[in-house]
Amino acid sequence: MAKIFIDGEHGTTGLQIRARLGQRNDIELLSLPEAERRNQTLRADYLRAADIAILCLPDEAARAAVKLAQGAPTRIIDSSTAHRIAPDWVYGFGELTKGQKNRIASAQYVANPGCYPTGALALVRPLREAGLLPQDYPVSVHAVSGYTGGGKQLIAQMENSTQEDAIHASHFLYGLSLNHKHVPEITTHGLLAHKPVFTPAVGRFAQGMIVCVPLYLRLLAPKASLHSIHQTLAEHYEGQDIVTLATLEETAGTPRIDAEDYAGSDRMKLYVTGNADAGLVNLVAVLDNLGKGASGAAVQNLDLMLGL
Ligand SMILES: NC(=O)C1=CN([C@@H]2O[C@H](COP(=O)(O)OP(=O)(O)OC[C@H]3O[C@@H](n4cnc5c(N)ncnc54)[C@H](OP(=O)(O)O)[C@@H]3O)[C@@H](O)[C@H]2O)C=CC1
Ligand SMILES: CC(=O)N[C@@H](CCC(=O)OP(=O)(O)O)C(=O)O
Repeated sequence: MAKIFIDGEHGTTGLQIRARLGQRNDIELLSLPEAERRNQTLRADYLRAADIAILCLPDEAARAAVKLAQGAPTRIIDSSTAHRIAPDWVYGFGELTKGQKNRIASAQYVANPGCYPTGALALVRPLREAGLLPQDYPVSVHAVSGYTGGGKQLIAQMENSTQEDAIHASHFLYGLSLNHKHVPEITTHGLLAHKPVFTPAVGRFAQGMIVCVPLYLRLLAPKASLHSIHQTLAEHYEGQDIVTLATLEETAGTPRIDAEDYAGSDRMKLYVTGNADAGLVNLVAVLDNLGKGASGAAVQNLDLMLGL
């Protein structure tokens, strides 16, 4: 049986992966008690003994964990931002492009995507590959996330109103200098010539997320229309069960989209919304920041690496 070690098992993402793997009898989980979570000697032993280690750590700690495992045959899934555009790592978004699931299945090092990029890339990459979205299009990405996206620290700030740095807002914008840590992976894996304007926000709900990519039809390829955009995405996701696309008819009958629609799920739903007469489009992805945006994607990648 494959030995799996979750380094950072007691954090937000780690706990969710643990919950997903806890029931399974086809793998052996190597687990450290919470009090030993920062014990480097024990972690190094487990990192080297595991067949696959899943890192649920801050970026610096993830880089250090990879060094601790070096020389051992351990395969690694890193949920942090540290390796998402590193050339020797495979980007762990199975639905990104043709052959990506096979690349993940045979990789030693897999970088799990960020939650916002999962939504943005699901919408942008197929349109880039089809030539509908020009490489130099001025892309913008507007998104709102549940507050668990900020890990233990933000959860405490949102849930404990008495602590000194408590946040009282119901909805707030951040990343105002437009250099959020997810911009490089959206640019690189979105095959974009320029950085997108990425404006993230947090809402007072624990899990869930909406990612929007607005587009002007007049700035797209001449053949672009709501229908051709929808058709391109439909062909890209045909036969997929984790990422699905609403039909244009369903979208036309949808008065609002709730950020919590996919909370508690590992799936993601895409919508092509807009106004053909005005030449305006808004592409929308709905997911759980901790599901397809983090822990669900890590387990999907683990299964691919296990050949399941
Ligand atoms: N939350 C989310 O929605 C998403 C998170 N991610 C990424 O997943 C990773 C984990 O994030 P998240 O679970 O939210 O964060 P948390 O802060 O909730 O958990 C991090 C865990 O790592 C432990 N840790 C921190 N530093 C070290 C270290 N040097 N050695 C060993 N253990 C350490 C922490 O222990 P301690 O309690 O002692 O600090 C904690 O248990 C991050 O890289 C994050 O960016 C990715 C996608 C979405
Ligand atoms: C709401 C919130 O704070 N979200 C996090 C990103 C969550 C995520 O995807 O994390 P990683 O890229 O670190 O893996 C943030 O903006 O920093």
